[in-house]
Amino acid sequence: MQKILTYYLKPYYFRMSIGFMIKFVGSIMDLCLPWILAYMIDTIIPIKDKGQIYLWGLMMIVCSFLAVSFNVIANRMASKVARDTTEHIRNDLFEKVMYLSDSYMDTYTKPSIMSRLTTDTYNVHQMIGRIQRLGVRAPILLIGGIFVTLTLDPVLACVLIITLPFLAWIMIKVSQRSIPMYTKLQQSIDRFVRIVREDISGIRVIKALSKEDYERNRFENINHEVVGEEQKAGMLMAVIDPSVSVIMNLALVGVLIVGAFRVNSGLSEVGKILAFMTYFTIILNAMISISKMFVILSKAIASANRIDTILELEDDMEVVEALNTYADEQKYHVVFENVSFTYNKGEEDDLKDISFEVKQGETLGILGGTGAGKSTIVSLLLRFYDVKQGRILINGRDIKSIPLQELRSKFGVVFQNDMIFEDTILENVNLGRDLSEEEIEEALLYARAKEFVDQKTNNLEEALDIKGANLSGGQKQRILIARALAAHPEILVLDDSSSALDYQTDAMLRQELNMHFKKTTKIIVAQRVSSVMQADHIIVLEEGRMIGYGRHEELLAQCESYRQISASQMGGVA
Ligand SMILES: Nc1ncnc2c1ncn2[C@@H]1O[C@H](COP(=O)(O)OP(=O)(O)OP(=O)(O)O)[C@@H](O)[C@H]1O
Repeated sequence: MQKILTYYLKPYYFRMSIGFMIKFVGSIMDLCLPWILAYMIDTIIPIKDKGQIYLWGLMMIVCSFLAVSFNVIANRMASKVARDTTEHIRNDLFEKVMYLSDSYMDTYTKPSIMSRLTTDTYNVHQMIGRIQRLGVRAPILLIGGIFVTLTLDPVLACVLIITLPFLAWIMIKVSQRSIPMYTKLQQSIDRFVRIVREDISGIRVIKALSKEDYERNRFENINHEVVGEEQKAGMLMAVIDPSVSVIMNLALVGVLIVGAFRVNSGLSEVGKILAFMTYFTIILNAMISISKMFVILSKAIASANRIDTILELEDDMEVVEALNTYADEQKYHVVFENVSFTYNKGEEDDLKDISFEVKQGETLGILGGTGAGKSTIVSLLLRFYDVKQGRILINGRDIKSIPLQELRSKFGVVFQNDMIFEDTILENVNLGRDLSEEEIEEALLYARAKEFVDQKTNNLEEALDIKGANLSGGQKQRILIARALAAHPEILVLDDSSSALDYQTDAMLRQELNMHFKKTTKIIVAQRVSSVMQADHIIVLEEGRMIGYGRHEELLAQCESYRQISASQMGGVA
């Protein structure tokens, strides 16, 4: 919350001050109206001076006009500040998320980060707007109303003032309980978003496995949980409005009784009592506005704190300047030196003591069963996570000493289940890198995607559906491979990306890579021996450990597991 007040709102302090002043004048105008009415009833009308009546009537019209116009101007200024500030917060949050390490992503979870970017920023937007619109007006109407009523009739005003401590007590108590409630509600919304996301993206598999009822139950449960949390918070907040109304109406009854006695005994006048009633309504509305502000504030403080948590995260992927380059290792392009890593700190290693060296232009194949640690090697190489032990070198430089952008610009990568964006084929391959159309056409050709792109469409401007829904699995993968190849990367990583390609296309792709990407170091993660058998080095992984390292023939001779996989997949060829 503090960051939003001290950093994001700071550039708008001046604009907000002007807005507050305009709001102040508008509110004062509102406060003048009942006073003028009382003056006219008690002083002007009894003397029957028409000129004075017109003059004060005109004053009332002018005051009403100014009150409305100033309020509209101030509200517009407030909306602009709220819009601009929220835009700034969203941009910063998005940028932070883009550079967030995968360990933070794992900790905070994607659905939670999504709802911080959406619901939480919306709540903060509401708060900034509402505070400016009502934050000045309501207190001025409240304090000003009390002040004017004191000048009109101090005894009656005291009846009103007695109620204020009760009202303040209710609001403080309610907000003390409501902020943790709204934090909990947001956490339920995070889980809700996660389940909706999973169900919508996995709708086909849910249908295929007839899991609709199971998923409906899961959805109903989380929906019920969100509604329950909302209800709890709503019930608490619902206490405020009626309590304020009851207390204020009781005070009003008190004012009426005391007022009637005072008019009867000549201590007050009818006009004053009338004005008093109007001020009473103004004060009541101001109190209700303040109570509504509390509801919004409670939500927004919880949301602002969640946003702050992400914005304040320290960079856990620092670039270490002082690391040496290792001259003797410069002859290798990529080196893993006794690398160990664990996702869940303190528990068993997910990768243990991995070492290999690959020269520029060579191909490294990584083979292993499900969960063996193949993708983890890729994640470490791209520095999505930092190694626990050992080091990773590129051209003799520890990757921790290479700025992240520079490091990642060396790579062309296709991950498992990679993303096709709802955009043209051209932009899906280009991905904002200003590549020429020739480069893109060439990449499509190498990735064996050109034939189907030409068949399907006549130009690269054809739009693809979100997640490539209008493409087959193999077509998607070819577009993704074209994306990885298009910039002629220094290091190409294909993480299980040929699994949806038929054997012939897979073989042709490897041929293209050997012919046109001689200087590119290729790292091919695969479950199929045929995808890696021609590699210069093959790592065989099992439960995070290297159980084999060498060329295809060497592994056939030395590694029992490799021999078995090879035999089971390729029969006589092995
Ligand atoms: N983000 C994560 N948090 C915690 N554990 C993880 C995470 N990602 C992977 N793991 C664990 O690390 C181990 C290695 O996973 P990895 O994804 O590297 O396997 P893989 O060989 O690529 O498997 P597959 O071929 O099925 O994709 C597995 O036990 C997996 O459960």
